[in-house]
Amino acid sequence: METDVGVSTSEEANGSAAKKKPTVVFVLGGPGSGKGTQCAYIVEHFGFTHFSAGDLLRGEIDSGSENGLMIKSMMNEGKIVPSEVTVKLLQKAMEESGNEKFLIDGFPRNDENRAAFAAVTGIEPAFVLFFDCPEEEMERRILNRNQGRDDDNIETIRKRFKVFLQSSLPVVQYYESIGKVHKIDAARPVEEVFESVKAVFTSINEKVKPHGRVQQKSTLLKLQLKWKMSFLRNGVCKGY
Ligand SMILES: Nc1ncnc2c1ncn2[C@@H]1O[C@H](COP(=O)(O)OP(=O)(O)OP(=O)(O)O)[C@@H](O)[C@H]1O
Ligand SMILES: O=c1ccn([C@@H]2O[C@H](COP(=O)(O)O)[C@@H](O)[C@H]2O)c(=O)[nH]1
Ligand SMILES: [Mg+2]
Repeated sequence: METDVGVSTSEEANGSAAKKKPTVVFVLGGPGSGKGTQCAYIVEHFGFTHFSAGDLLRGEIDSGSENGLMIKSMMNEGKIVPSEVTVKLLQKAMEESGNEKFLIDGFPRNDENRAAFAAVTGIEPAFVLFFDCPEEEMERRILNRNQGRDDDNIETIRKRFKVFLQSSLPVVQYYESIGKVHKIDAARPVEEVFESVKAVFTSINEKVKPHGRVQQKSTLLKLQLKWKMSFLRNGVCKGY
């Protein structure tokens, strides 16, 4: 398993022990573009924990929580559940996971989601994976999915596509404007799509690992210690 992608490591101002902020990758794309499928492969190869915002919301419905009915009716209409609810679920899931690297799939879905996540968690994504797929292909995939999802019917699917174009694509465009998007052609077979995904994660690992700040810093500290030791040894020997 290849791991790492420790891109959001930050150090405290006084230069003491490095304090790690979680690394978050947002995985975006239209309904049925293959986000969940590819996330499962990324988890296997790169040690991330995967949270699908939609799955967390479905979990809320199943748990009989007080928000369950509201979430259910919004999902059946393909609407976006209030940020407060989704961000809280994501934050709790991340805190309880014990990991520091997360794939957040199907979120943020609108600009308000994006701003709320940043404000509440203080986390900006390391980057965004965007699965680009034509609508006809996404529709075909969802209609063949057979996972018993209430919203996988043609009427709700069309509503989800509309919301995706109106509210979610602008989020992708925002991240594109600040250079954070890796766009993947998702209309190919699963294995081919994953080859492209793998290349993104591998190239980020390579950028961070061999010459990353943390490694440079520890090398520098080791050198300083070596110089000090040698100075002390020489100083003592020469009677300074
Ligand atoms: N590259 C692919 N080629 C063909 N079928 C695929 C591909 N990727 C995923 N699928 C299939 O398409 C369906 C939708 O995939 P998946 O659930 O991963 O999409 P999603 O983006 O998570 O959808 P949603 O937004 O609705 O949760 C699944 O049945 C999956 O097996
Ligand atoms: O951040 C989110 C994620 C999802 N929803 C609602 O859930 C459904 C299904 O989402 P999937 O990603 O396809 O599992 C979506 O249509 C929304 O109604 C949400 O509101 N906010
Ligand atoms: Mg999914």
